[in-house]
Amino acid sequence: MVSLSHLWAVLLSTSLFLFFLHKWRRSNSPEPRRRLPLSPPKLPLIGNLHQLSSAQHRSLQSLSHRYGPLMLLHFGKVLVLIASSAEAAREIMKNHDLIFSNRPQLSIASRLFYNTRTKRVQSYCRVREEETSLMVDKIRKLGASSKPVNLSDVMASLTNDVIHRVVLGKKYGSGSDFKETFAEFDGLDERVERAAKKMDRFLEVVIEEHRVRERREGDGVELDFVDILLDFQRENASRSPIEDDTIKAVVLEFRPERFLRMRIDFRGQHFDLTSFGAGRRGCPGITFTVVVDELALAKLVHNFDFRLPNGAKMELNKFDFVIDGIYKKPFAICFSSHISLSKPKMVSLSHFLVMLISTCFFLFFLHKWRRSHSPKPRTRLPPSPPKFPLIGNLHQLSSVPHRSLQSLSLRYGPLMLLHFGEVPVLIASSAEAAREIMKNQDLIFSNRPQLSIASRLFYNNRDVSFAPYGEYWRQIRSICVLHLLSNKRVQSYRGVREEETSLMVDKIRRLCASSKTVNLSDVMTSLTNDVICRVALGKKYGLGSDFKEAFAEFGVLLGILPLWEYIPWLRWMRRFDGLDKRADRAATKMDGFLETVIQEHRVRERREGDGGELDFVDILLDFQRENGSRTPVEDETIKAIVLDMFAAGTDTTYTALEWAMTELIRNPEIMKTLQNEVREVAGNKDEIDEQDLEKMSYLKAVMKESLRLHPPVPLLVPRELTQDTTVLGYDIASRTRVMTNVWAISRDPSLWKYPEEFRPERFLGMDIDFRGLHFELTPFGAGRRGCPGITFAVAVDELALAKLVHKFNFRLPNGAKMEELNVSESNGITIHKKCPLLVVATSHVF
Ligand code: HEM
Repeated sequence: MVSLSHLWAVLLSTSLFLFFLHKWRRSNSPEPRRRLPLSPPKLPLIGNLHQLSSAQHRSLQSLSHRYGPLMLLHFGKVLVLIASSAEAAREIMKNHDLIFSNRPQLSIASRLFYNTRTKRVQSYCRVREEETSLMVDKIRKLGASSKPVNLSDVMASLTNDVIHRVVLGKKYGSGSDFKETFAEFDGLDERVERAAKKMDRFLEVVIEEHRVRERREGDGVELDFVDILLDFQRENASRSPIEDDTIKAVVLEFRPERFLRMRIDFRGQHFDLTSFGAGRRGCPGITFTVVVDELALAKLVHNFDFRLPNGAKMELNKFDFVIDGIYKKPFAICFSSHISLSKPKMVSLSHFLVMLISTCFFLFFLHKWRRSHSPKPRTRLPPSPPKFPLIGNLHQLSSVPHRSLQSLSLRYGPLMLLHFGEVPVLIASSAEAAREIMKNQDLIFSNRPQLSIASRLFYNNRDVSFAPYGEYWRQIRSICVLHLLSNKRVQSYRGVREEETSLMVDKIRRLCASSKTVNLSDVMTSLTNDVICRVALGKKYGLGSDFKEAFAEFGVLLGILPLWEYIPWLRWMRRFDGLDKRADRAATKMDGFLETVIQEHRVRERREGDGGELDFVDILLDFQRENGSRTPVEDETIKAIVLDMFAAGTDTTYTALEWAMTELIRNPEIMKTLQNEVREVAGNKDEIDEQDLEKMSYLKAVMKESLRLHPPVPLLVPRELTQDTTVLGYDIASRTRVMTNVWAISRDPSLWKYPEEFRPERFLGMDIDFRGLHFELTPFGAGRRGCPGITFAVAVDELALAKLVHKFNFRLPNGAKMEELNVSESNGITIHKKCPLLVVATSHVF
């Protein structure tokens, strides 16, 4: 029975969980194809506001140095895109100008500036000349009395006066209602509201005065902006009515301080200089501004000489200078000093306490947030699909992960960072990324992650495949490459291959004779198993043997990916799921078997040069005896290596053969072409031998094409990065796991024509090979950790394939059509056919 309190607890925690899931989903819900610009780390609530100094453009510039020319910031909850390069500016103000153009009232501005741009601006020529002359007189008067001139003030009142006359019809100088109210506009909320009301009353009066005098276009007098707008209002009353409020808003737009800056070429054509913006929303007042500025500047430099005060050099303070001995206050201050501080208010105790507590809270959360969000500032991570808490991206992997990863890579790019639980996993899905990992930076990508079950099965990772990168791995890998899998050694097993493939043909022939359906998958599994058994152990251990049973359990255990391997806090499950015990039992059984094999080999003691063909155990024991002092090889190492040859060699070699036969049976035309080639090369011979294979170029093309479409290990064996690095411009942290999706690469339409089709012809006359030099085709991996068993595997597969198509014709049982052949894939590290390949074979009559 569940108590009421339990029920409540469950209900409450479920609701909490659902609430947070909902919140998380909402905040992590980018559309799948979205690739957001980089964002500097943000604080809760205020977003990136804390990163803006009072000179915003400067803080944004330094952020852009770190996060690139296009950044996505959050001003509180408002999303703000910051463009800091000419390219980005062109995108916004030219290429995508239309959709970036949202702001109202442009038609009125166009009436004021564009339609009659030069004419209208020209009409204010008198105003400009009068006002600039007044400015010169003012400076001259001050110069004569040797008083310091605040040049910024002088220029501000020039533009102020020009604009007032042009917009409102007369000047409103300092001390006027208009000027004072304007000064309040950059203040804080309540002050702005008060100022807005005051300004509204002022403009109301101005509009009424203009209405009374009613001056119109064509009256022959110089119209100010209010005249023009009222005229526009009257004329367009029925078509597009504009209200008094709109007129007031437009008038307010003309704030004098906008109009005194130096500009070079800025008319919106060159995106490296767009001081006025560009495109549809570019400033319509360029001409207006430029004529005032140019005239003012011309008069200033014409009438005065400039030098710095107290003989200072220009570099010391760019902003201070003297006109006729008069000190000038910095330009920069004039343009940013509109915020006037209100009088300090008395703070009550309760206010003080609230502020203190909220500051403490703020600092506490800031500290927490900083600790959890401490990426290095320059970190540029590869794109990641949205992930769930705890499980990361595990839910996005289907039972055939290479396919789900391929479709994710189509959305997120050739280099993605996923999280399998808490483990970061880099997924490479392009030839370029594969080259970076397995060639250019192979050394630091050569470690293997330590998987606990594999470690129990392979004597604590003393095999080649799972051994961590280091001296031990180097030694045993070189033993494998030089002594077990070298070309010469593989050649020495030719007899084994020829015998075993002939036995396979006999077996199928017997089944043909009794008109039985042939399970080709079984036949091919026992072929590769028997070849590797004879080569590694000296004799076959078939169905029912201790070895076969223990090995089957190995296969199952290696295919299990326990959740606790990826989610550390689930480690407690390890005690209950029984996996460790199961792995230990299988390892002990296998160890007992291998111990017996080694002892048998020790007794017969066959050595290099004895004349007989040596198996892997012979070779390794021989090596142990000869190199005992220099490179000691323990029995456990021998067992781990031999076991590895089975684990890495049997399934993969059989899978490659199975897919090749499957594709040939699905494509009768290609099967026919191959049979013709093989039968022609074989001629009158009853049995094909390995020498014949050299003349079968189509057979080799079939093998390559099959490995392209169906790489037996589609994600290769995972690797682990040993130090921080950068791949294709992205920063990858040390200890990140790495998977290369060779399945996706060898179906990449930018590399392969008709990538989904089985077309062996594509390899005829093409150099591309699978031996790790061409990164568009690497079913065996490449570099230091690349497969050392290529020659061995290809020798078995090519001979078996040639013999099969030489001796038999195949069709599907029960008259099934080729299209009905089930080609679904199994799961696991090695991907073979889910259902066995069943065929009806008939002996070819020569
Ligand atoms: C068609 C057959 C085969 C395929 C597709 C295949 C594929 C692979 C792949 C993809 C890797 C990992 C490469 C990497 O991480 O870059 C690998 C590693 C390995 N393969 Fe194969 N393999 C095949 C046959 C064999 C055979 C027949 C043997 C031995 C008899 C063998 C022994 C190994 C070993 C020992 C490694 C580990 C290398 C290391 O980590 O240093 N493979 N193989």
